[in-house]
Amino acid sequence: MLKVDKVTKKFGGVIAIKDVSFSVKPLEIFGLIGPNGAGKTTLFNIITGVLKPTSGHVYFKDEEITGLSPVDIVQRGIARTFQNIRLFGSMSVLENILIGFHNHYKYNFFEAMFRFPRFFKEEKVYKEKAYEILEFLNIADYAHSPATALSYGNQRKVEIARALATEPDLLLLDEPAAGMNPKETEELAETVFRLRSEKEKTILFIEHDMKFVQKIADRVLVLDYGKTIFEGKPADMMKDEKVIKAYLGDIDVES
Ligand SMILES: Nc1ncnc2c1ncn2[C@@H]1O[C@H](COP(=O)(O)OP(=O)(O)OP(=O)(O)O)[C@@H](O)[C@H]1O
Repeated sequence: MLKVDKVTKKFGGVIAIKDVSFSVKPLEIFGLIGPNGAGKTTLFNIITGVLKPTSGHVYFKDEEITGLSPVDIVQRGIARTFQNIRLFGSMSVLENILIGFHNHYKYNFFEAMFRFPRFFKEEKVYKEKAYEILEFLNIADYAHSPATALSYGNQRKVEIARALATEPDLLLLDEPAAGMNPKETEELAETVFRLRSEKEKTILFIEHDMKFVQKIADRVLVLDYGKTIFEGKPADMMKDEKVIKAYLGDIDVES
């Protein structure tokens, strides 16, 4: 599904990513792990077209996507959420989701402006689809509430909903459990499993919560100073000496 091949990213003299390669299989739940500054967000930005790699290649569904624009990459089927929630606070939950459909809208500006019949027809379809996503995530009751009035856990769900509205095959989640209480984290894990089993999504995620990582990831890649230090099953990662030395030794793995 996704192949990152020998990717390097330099910012001036700083090497943020060094010769990193890995592949994510269809329907896999794959974790990107590592200490702050290891290069995880840089890698997400390269995959989603926000940054161009200094060298190396990215392939999605066997086609090269290296250096394509973020819009092109969304249209090919990759969507993401952000480490810091980026909702439009004054808009309702439903409106936030409708923005996600923007890429798929068939009507043009003049049709929308004069509200030609096609506009109304399509808007109805997208509203129905948005409700379906909100119901899937158990937040349909909040459709008309301002996004920022929701609890932290539910705002994260709205972010996921907006990403789902672009109808991706691969979903990138940047620290989805950050700031969540144990109950919200538990529910998030169930949501991720349902995204795979019911919506056939492949998931690549960044996370520091090791309990969550061990629960949901099929495989993980651990980065340290931009280099891969481990790739494999989460249970093996927890016992790996390099990972313990670079990362796990400093964090509370039970948290
Ligand atoms: N736009 C930039 N310009 C210069 N240096 C950058 C830029 N973006 C990232 N870096 C550097 O690249 C390295 C990797 O940063 P990155 O944000 O990818 O790490 P991370 O693993 O996502 O960390 P965190 O867990 O804190 O989000 C760091 O040394 C960072 O300072």
